[in-house]
Amino acid sequence: MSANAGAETEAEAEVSGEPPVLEVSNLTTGYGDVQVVDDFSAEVHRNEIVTLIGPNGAGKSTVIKSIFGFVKPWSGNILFNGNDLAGEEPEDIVREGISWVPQRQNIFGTMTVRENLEMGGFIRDSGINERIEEIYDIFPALGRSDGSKAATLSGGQRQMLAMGRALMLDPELLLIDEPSAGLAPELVDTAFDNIEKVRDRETAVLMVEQNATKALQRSDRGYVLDQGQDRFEGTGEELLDNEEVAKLYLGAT
Ligand SMILES: Nc1ncnc2c1ncn2[C@@H]1O[C@H](COP(=O)(O)OP(=O)(O)OP(=O)(O)O)[C@@H](O)[C@H]1O
Repeated sequence: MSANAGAETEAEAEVSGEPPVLEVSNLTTGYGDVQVVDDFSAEVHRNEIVTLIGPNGAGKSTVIKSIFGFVKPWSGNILFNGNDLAGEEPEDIVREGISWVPQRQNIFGTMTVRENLEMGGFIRDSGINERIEEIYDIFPALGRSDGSKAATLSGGQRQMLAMGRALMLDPELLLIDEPSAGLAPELVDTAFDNIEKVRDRETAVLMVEQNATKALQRSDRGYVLDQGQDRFEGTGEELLDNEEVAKLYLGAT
C-alpha cells in the first residue's frame, strides 16, 4: 500500500473537474514469466509534470514502456483520455497523442536538425514547417542550428532535439526516459527548464529520472516505485519533505 502523502494534491488536481489525461490502474506486468510491476496505479493531469523515482530495477522504465505499448500489461488498465491503451501497438499509441523520448538513440546524427524534426513529424499530413517553427520558438538553440548535422550538437542540444522530435506530433502526453542521463551537471537544470517549457505549452509530462531530488523539485507530482510497487506518492514538495522518502530514496542521511 502506498503512503499517500499526496491526498491534498489529488484533490487539487481534481479541482478543475477534468479527468486525468492518463490513468494507470492496477498495472501488473513483466518479462517472460518474471513480474516486475505489481499493481501500480498513477495519474497524470493536463499541465502536470509527473516523475517516477525509485531504485535501479524498480520497474520505472517498464511502466513507461507499458504505457507506450512496448511491454504488454498482464493485467490492469491504461486509460488515455478515457480510452484503454492496453494491448495497443506503439504506432497506434503515437497517433492517439502520446510521444516518447527514449534515453538513447533518440536522434539521427548524420541528418540535420531540421531533417530530424521532419522525421519526428512523419505521420503529420500537413503543417510540418509550421510545427518546426513552433519547436524553434520553444527551443531557440535548435533554430540556430537548423542546418547543422545533429552529430555536431552538444549533449544538451541533442537532448533538446530528441524532445523536439517527440513534440513534432503535438502530443498531449510526453513520456521521457531519464532526461538528465549523460548530461554534464551544468546542463541538467537547463534540461528541466526545457521540460517545464513543454508542460507550460499544454503537453503533460511523465518522466523517469535517476536524479530524483532535482526531478522532484521540478515536478507537480511524483510516485516512488520500489520492487514494482507504488510506495509513496505526492507533490514533488511533499515527497522531498517526507523523511522516509528522503532517507530511503534521496540519499539523505
Ligand atoms: N527487456 C527485458 N527483459 C527482461 N527483463 C527486463 C527487461 N527490461 C528490464 N528488465 C528487468 O525488469 C526489472 C525492472 O527494470 P526497469 O528497467 O523497468 O527498472 P528501472 O526502475 O527503470 O531501473 P533503472 O533505474 O536501473 O533504469 C529489472 O530487474 C530488469 O532487469
